[in-house]
Amino acid sequence: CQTTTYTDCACFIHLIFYHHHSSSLKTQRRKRKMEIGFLGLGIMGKAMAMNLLKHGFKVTVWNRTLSKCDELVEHGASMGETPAQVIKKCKYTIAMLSDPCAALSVVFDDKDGVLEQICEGKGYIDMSTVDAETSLKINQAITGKGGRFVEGPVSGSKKPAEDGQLIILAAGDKSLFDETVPAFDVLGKKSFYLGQVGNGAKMKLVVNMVMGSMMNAFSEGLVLADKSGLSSDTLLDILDLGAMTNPMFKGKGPSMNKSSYPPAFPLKHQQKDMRLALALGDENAVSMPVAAAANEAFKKARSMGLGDLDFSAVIEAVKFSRE
Ligand SMILES: NC(=O)C1=CN([C@@H]2O[C@H](COP(=O)(O)OP(=O)(O)OC[C@H]3O[C@@H](n4cnc5c(N)ncnc54)[C@H](OP(=O)(O)O)[C@@H]3O)[C@@H](O)[C@H]2O)C=CC1
Ligand SMILES: O=CC(=O)O
Repeated sequence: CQTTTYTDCACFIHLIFYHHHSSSLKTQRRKRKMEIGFLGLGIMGKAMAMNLLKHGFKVTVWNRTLSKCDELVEHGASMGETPAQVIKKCKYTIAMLSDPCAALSVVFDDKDGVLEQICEGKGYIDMSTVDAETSLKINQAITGKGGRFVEGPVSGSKKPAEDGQLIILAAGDKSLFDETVPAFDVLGKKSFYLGQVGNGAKMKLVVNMVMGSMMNAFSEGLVLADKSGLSSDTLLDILDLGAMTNPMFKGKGPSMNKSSYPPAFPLKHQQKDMRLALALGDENAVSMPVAAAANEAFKKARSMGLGDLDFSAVIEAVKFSRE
């Protein structure tokens, strides 16, 4: 600005502002036009579909228990009566379902399943946590009918889903991935493209295997401190100041010390992930004794009826085994 006039500067600033404003208007328009189907409105799906709506996407939802669609409809979503209806209406459909069995049945069900309407020009994005084999089966069926497929499991829980701060671990059709980026940008803080179908599923299982093992070590530490006459709240302060500090210990520790486990990530899903990660370990001859022990603790917690609570309730299995 030192060598130019005030008018030059004002013009330049105006141009920058105009360019920025018009390109963000274009992005807004692209989002508004993008009609996204959403199958599965559990803890994660509800938060994710709500975020898409808030950011101007047109969203058509379906859930096995249809009444769970009501809240989304109140916020502007349309509703499909079946997965097939949603696929028929939308060019892109995201699924967020509990496990491999649910992911497969929504696609392959003889009547009203995804396959009934998937065809050339349509994209299916499954963000559920499943194993690579399940994802490959779905990919084969979708592409066999001319559609495109991306798997996109996410790391991050209920709160990151509400805040659009998930980490997306995508793999599969690159052109579909690129087209889905505006939606991924709303759902997450970072999207990884990991190559061929199966890599997203495997990466997610590795991440959750580490998380489940950490949660068990943490639970044992809290119980050990308490039973040794130490304050488990002080233990949290000490852990938080050192090299092991992390959002999971910080976020879950205080409620674990109060034996409170409101479900953000249901324990039954964490046990499913440990089971699938151990199977991946079997396939690759990777010895994982720590993960195997953690899986046993999650199984024990499930047998105690804790499957629908948060996965931090595994501490109850540690307490129980001492008694
Ligand atoms: N919660 C979390 O913190 C995270 C979860 N995940 C993964 O995301 C996925 C969803 O998790 P979350 O939302 O917590 O799970 P929920 O248990 O809250 O929701 C599960 C969803 O799957 C549906 N479902 C279950 N079985 C079937 C079936 N046979 N046919 C059709 N629909 C079915 C449920 O429908 P209905 O309402 O009718 O029961 C519901 O919409 C899981 O794979 C989980 O591992 C990944 C990252 C974080
Ligand atoms: O899959 C669970 C998560 O918190 O990530």
